[in-house]
Amino acid sequence: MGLRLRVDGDVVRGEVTFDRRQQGAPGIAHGGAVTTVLDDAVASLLVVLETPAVTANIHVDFRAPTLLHHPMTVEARATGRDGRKLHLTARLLDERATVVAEAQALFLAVDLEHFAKGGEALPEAWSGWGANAPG
Ligand SMILES: CCCCCCCCCCCCCC(=O)SCCNC(=O)CCNC(=O)[C@H](O)C(C)(C)COP(=O)(O)OP(=O)(O)OC[C@H]1O[C@@H](n2cnc3c(N)ncnc32)[C@H](O)[C@@H]1OP(=O)(O)O
Repeated sequence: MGLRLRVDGDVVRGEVTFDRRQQGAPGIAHGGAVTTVLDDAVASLLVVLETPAVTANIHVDFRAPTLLHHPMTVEARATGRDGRKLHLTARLLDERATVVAEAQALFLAVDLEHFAKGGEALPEAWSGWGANAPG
């Protein structure tokens, strides 16, 4: 789907165009693919927040069909923090700036050790990111 995300101040913005690989109903992106984009966008806020965290839950409202082959934009921002709980939100908009889907996500800050459970080496760049972890 060629999702490209960038940090713009305290907001994450990006572009994505869904194609047949993400099709649900004919000509329309599958809701799971839309959710993946929204989850990825809010997860990218962790760079802004400098906090290792994982998705605890994500609620998505599908407002309009997300059409294949139409360039969409996504934007994500943090709305609040309560201890380990990070409240994050993202919107997917079509070329007319109509919101086609929006998400509210709860991320929970974790120690970097959480990611070691995957059994893979962690990126070197993450080593300095532990300062805001809960432990
Ligand atoms: C600096 C940056 C570093 C960069 C790192 C980049 C990482 C990139 C990674 C990219 C990732 C990309 C994104 C991905 O794909 S992340 C992949 C998908 N997500 C996961 O795999 C997470 C799996 N779940 C867990 O590991 C645990 O359940 C977690 C860690 C989430 C919580 O287990 P933990 O044992 O730690 O916490 P707790 O149970 O003591 O609960 C604590 C508090 O939280 C509240 N609560 C818990 N769950 C929920 C819920 N579902 N809804 C509402 N509330 C919930 C709970 O009531 C309690 O509240 P309170 O009673 O205190 O009020």
